[in-house]
Amino acid sequence: MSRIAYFGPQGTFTEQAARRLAPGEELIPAETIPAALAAVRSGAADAACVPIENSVEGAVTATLDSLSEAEPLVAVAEVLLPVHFSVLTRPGTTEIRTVASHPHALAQVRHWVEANLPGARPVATSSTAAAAVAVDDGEFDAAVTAPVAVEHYPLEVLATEVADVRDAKTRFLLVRRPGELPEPTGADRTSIVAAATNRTGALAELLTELAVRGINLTKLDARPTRNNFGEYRFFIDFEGHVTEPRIGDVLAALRRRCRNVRFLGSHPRADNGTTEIEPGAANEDFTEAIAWVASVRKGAQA
Ligand SMILES: O=C(O)C(=O)C[C@]1(C(=O)O)C=C[C@@H](O)C=C1
Repeated sequence: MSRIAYFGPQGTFTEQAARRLAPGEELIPAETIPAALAAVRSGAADAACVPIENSVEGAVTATLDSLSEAEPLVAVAEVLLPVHFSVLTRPGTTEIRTVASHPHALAQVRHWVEANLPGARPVATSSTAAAAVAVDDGEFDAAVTAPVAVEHYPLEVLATEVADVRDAKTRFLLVRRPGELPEPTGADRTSIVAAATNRTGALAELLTELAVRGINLTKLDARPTRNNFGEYRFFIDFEGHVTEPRIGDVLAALRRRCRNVRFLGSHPRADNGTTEIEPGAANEDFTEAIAWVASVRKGAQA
């Protein structure tokens, strides 16, 4: 049985994602996202499940930063979960002065809290389930949690299906130490983090390398390198799998152009998206073109 670290404690959205991505495996809660990834790096866990992107609040920056630091890790699978919240209180609570949750969750229920719990002060906790623990301990009055949290903590449900934006989703990754890659499926996503040189047009050039090969970008985030003010790392996701000639070609180009490129994985997409191939950008086009150059070099073609 594999050991899967996840961003916990019990009852987070990430625990649900881990159950979907690694059914039947042993799940080990970690208090923070960096701690879940550190458990994989140290060998204490075989893989980790972490959130990467929410449709309302965008990138989960703790995950991006942890993936770009220390020993490399690669994503081997992903899952998209619908996100709506329950609001939990201690039995007998009559007045709600504080509402606790993960900052991403608080941002997704701001209007609901203003309308239904006027005057309640939002308080950030490390995760949605950590908010449930804190409410149980008497630290805060209400917790905004994943619907499953009520099964783990002795709290009462004040409201369910709470969400300012309907149909919100969060994407989660299963991350391992580098090793065997998942097989290409024809509907894959490749992720990298690139440190571009600090000069005019550097980011535009990186994106052009993708565009001229007809490769569709699916996400772009910038995070500061933290060393020099104004210096950024770019987290770039695009359609395709590293084993495909067209993807190998763009990775080689990015490697040439950037100060540093870290491969963050190629795995099947969970959004049922199909991969768009522009004319002249199919794998066969790349293979044929490379073969043509080889024949020119041998003098077989004028
Ligand atoms: O705190 C949790 O339950 C998490 O799994 C984290 C997280 C996030 O990072 O966005 C996951 C989904 C929701 O959007 C709110 C919080």
